[in-house]
Amino acid sequence: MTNGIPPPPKAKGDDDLEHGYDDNATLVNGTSQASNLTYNRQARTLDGSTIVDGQDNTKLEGNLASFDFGEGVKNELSQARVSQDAYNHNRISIDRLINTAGQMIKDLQRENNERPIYYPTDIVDGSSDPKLNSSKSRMALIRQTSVSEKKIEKAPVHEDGYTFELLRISLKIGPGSAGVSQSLDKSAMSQLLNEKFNHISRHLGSIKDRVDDTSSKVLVTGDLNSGKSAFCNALLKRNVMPEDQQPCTNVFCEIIDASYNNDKEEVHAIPIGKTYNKKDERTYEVYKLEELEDLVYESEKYSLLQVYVIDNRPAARSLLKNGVIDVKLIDAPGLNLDSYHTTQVFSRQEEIDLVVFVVNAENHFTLSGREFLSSASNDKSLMFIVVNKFDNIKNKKRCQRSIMDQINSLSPDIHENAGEFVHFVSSKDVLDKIPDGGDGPGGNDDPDNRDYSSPEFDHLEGSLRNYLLEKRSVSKLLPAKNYLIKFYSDVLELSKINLNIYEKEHSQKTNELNDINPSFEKLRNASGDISEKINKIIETTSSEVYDHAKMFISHTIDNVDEIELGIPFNGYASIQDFAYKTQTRLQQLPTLEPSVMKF
Ligand SMILES: Nc1nc2c(ncn2[C@@H]2O[C@H](COP(=O)(O)OP(=O)(O)OP(=O)(O)O)[C@@H](O)[C@H]2O)c(=O)[nH]1
Repeated sequence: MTNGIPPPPKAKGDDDLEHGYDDNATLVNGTSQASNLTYNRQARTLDGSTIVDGQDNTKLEGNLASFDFGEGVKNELSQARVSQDAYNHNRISIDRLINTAGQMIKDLQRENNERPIYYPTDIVDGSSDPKLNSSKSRMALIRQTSVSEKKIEKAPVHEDGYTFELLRISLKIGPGSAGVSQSLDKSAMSQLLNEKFNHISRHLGSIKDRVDDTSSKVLVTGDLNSGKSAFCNALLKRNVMPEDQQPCTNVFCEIIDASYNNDKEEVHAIPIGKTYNKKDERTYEVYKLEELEDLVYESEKYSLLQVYVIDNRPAARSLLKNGVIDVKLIDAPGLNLDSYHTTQVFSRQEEIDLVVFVVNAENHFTLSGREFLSSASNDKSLMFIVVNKFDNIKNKKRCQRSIMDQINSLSPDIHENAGEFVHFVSSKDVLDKIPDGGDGPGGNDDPDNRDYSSPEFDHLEGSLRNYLLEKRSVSKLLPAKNYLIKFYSDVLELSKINLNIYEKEHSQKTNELNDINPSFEKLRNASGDISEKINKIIETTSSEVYDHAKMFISHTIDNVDEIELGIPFNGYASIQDFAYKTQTRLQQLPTLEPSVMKF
C-alpha cells in the first residue's frame, strides 16, 4: 500500500517557538505532564472478587476486579457527564480569567504610557552561581545535563527574592556590568515593559484559542481485521464504516460531525499530495456516504477520507459533538508492513489526543501489534486497548489472563491501570442491538427509548470520555492555568513594588511639605496683612476720587448758566441746533475739559 498522509499539522504553539518566546516552557511542560499521568482512580483499582486464577498477579487481579459491570457501570455515562460539567466549569473560569488578564494588560499599558510603571532594575547578578562561573564547569554542566548553553542561563533575581517569569526583561548582565540596567532611563524601561505586555496579550489570545477548542482526535488502529471499523460503528451507534472479513479499510478515514459541513452527510476524498482545505473544493472530491464502501479501498488515489456524519443523539450522549469534547474518530488501515510506519507517524501527531488499539481477541497480539505498542512514543504511551470480538471467545478468563500478560510485558503503565485502559468487548453485540439506520438521519431510533446497553461497552465509552477530559485538562487547561498564575503573580509583584515606591514617594513628599509648612504659613499671614493694607488704600483712594469728582461735577452743573457761551437762542424751532452748538462749546471750555476727559 502507498498510503500517503497529510503533513503533520503544525502544533498551535509553534508560532511562539519560532519567535523564541520564553514562556513556551509552560506549554511544553503542560504537554509533557500529560505523558506522566497515572490513572489510579480509586474506583478503578478497588480490590474485590477475582475473576482470574493467577497466583503472582495480584495487581492484575485488582485491575480486572475493577471491571465492575454491575451497578457502578450503569452510571458510567452520567459520571462522564458530571466530569464534562466540571471540565466546562473550569474552562469557563479560565476563559474569564484570560479576558480579565487581557483587560488588565490594556489598563497597565495605558498607565504605563501616562506615567511609566517602575520596573525594578536592581538585579542581582545571575551568574553568581559558582557552578556556572568558569567556562570549564559550564561546559561540564552542559554535557552532564545535555541541554544547550542557552537553557542554563539563570533568570535575573530581584532584591526581594522574587523572580519575574512572564514580565522578565532580559538585560544583559554579567560580571562587571551590574550597573547596565540602572543606566536605562525610565522611558526605555517602560517601552520594554510595553513590548512584554504586547507579547503576553498575543500569547493569551493563543491560549484562549486552545482552551476554547473543543475538538479531540482519537486514532483507532490495530491489526488487520481486528474490528476497528466495527468498533467505530459501535461508538457511533450506527453503521457508517464498511466492515468486511477481508482487509477492507485501506485509507485513513476521519469521522466528523456533519455540523462541521453545514449538516451535510458526505465524504470528502483528499487525493494524495493535496492538503485538505474544506473551503477550497479543488483540494478534495465530494462523494455520498454510501460510496464510502468503495472509497476505502482507494489507497493508491486518496490519502485521507473526511467522513461527515449526522449524530442525532442528544448532546450528552453524542461522542462526535457534545460541545465539551467533540471527538473526531480516525479509522486507520489495519497494521501491516505497508501501513505500520504511516500509522506510527499519524499517531505521533500533536493533534491526536488518544490512540485506541484494537486487538482481535481470537488472535491476541500479533508481531506488528506488539511492535506498535512497545514503540509508542512517550506522549501516546497511555493508549486504550480494546480487545474486540470477545463474544467469539469460549474460555474468556484464559483469554483475559493471556492478553493481560502480554500487555504487562509490552506496557506496564497500561497494565497498571487496566481497569481504565483495557477493555474486553464485542462491537458486534452493540451493533446487533442497533435498529436499522442507528442514529443517522434516516434512523428509526428513538433517543429516549433505546436499549443499546452493553455494560462493558458503556464502561469503555465512559472511560474514553473521562480520559479525553482529563487529558484535555492537563494538555490545555493546566498550561493555561499555569500561565495565568505566572501572569497574575508577576502583576501582583509589580504592583506591590510600584505601590511601595509610591508610598515611599508619598511619605517623602509629605515630609517635605511638613518641612515647608511653617514658612508657608508665615508667608500666608504676611500676604494676608499686605492684601488688607492694599484694600484699605484702594478704599480711601476711591472714596476721595469719588468725592472730588462729585463735587467738581456738581459745581460745574451749578455754574453752567453763569458761563457766557455766546450762542444765540432762536426759538424752539432751532432748539436742536442750539443744543448741538452748546454741547460743542461746553466741550471746548478749558475748565470743563479735563474733568470730562477723566470721567
Ligand atoms: N464476532 C464478532 N465479529 C466482529 C466483531 N467486530 C467486527 N467483527 C467482524 O470482523 C470482520 C472485520 O471487521 P472490520 O470492522 O472490518 O475490521 P477492521 O479492523 O476495520 O478491518 P481492516 O480495516 O480491513 O483492517 C467483519 O466481518 C466484522 O463483522 C465482534 O465484536 N465480534
